[in-house]
Amino acid sequence: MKKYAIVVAGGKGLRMGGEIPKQFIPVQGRPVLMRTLDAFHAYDESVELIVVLPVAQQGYWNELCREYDFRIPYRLADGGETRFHSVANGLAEVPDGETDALVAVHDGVRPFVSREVIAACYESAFRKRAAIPVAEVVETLRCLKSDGTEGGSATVDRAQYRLVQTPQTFRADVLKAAYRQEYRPFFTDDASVVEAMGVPVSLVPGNRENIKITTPFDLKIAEALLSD
Ligand SMILES: Nc1ccn([C@@H]2O[C@H](COP(=O)(O)OP(=O)(O)OP(=O)(O)O)[C@@H](O)[C@H]2O)c(=O)n1
Ligand SMILES: C[C@](O)(CO)[C@H](O)COP(=O)(O)O
Repeated sequence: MKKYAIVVAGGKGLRMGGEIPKQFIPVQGRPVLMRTLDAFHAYDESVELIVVLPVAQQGYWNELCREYDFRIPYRLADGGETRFHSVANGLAEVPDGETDALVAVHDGVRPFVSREVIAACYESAFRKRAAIPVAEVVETLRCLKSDGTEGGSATVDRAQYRLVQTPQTFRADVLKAAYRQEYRPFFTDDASVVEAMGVPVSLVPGNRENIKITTPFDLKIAEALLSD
């Protein structure tokens, strides 16, 4: 069965700020996006990789690939206005009619996804059509109230919640059908797009290190994770 991975790196990185787009920032000497692609290649060299980057950044990425002698094969697609549009552009590179193919969608800024989590997502998507990795909430969780609750907030049962990671993985036909829907602002991940079509999503345990590098603080964590 054919496996694809769409690695989206088409965002603006506003919360990170800085001169270099966050996906290109070197962590322990290697750009974040290369580390993310390394993770999928290390899991299975036969996974067909599709990298989504803003048109304006593709020249710089090509230069980086030359500089780092990056040889993992991939196809390039153009970034879109939102993550939804970037995924849709990447998905256009997956041929129609490969009914048994699986497609993982992974954030280019999550380089620490484990081999086991990638494998579990493909396996669960094969059996159940749609699978996403999640992590348990490790702190007390409070919900802000606008209904007159005294103090304006209340502790909620953290066991009822999960933090959502990627790779979010689907049967290709399911994901393609989902991404034919009109964009809606609550489509912040692929699971929400697929669920809007009525397909349930199964949860698999993620790995704690699989952080989304979003702010400068996350970069410090990333450096620490790679140092002995
Ligand atoms: N138009 C977009 C927006 C986001 N992404 C990708 O989706 C992933 C998750 O998004 P996030 O890390 O939140 O990135 P940004 O949208 O770039 O960050 P910010 O909201 O701080 O601008 C990232 O790999 C990002 O590059 C994308 O491919 N295309
Ligand atoms: C897809 C995602 O990484 C799951 O956590 C996330 O929804 C995208 O990031 P954002 O912070 O919602 O933009």
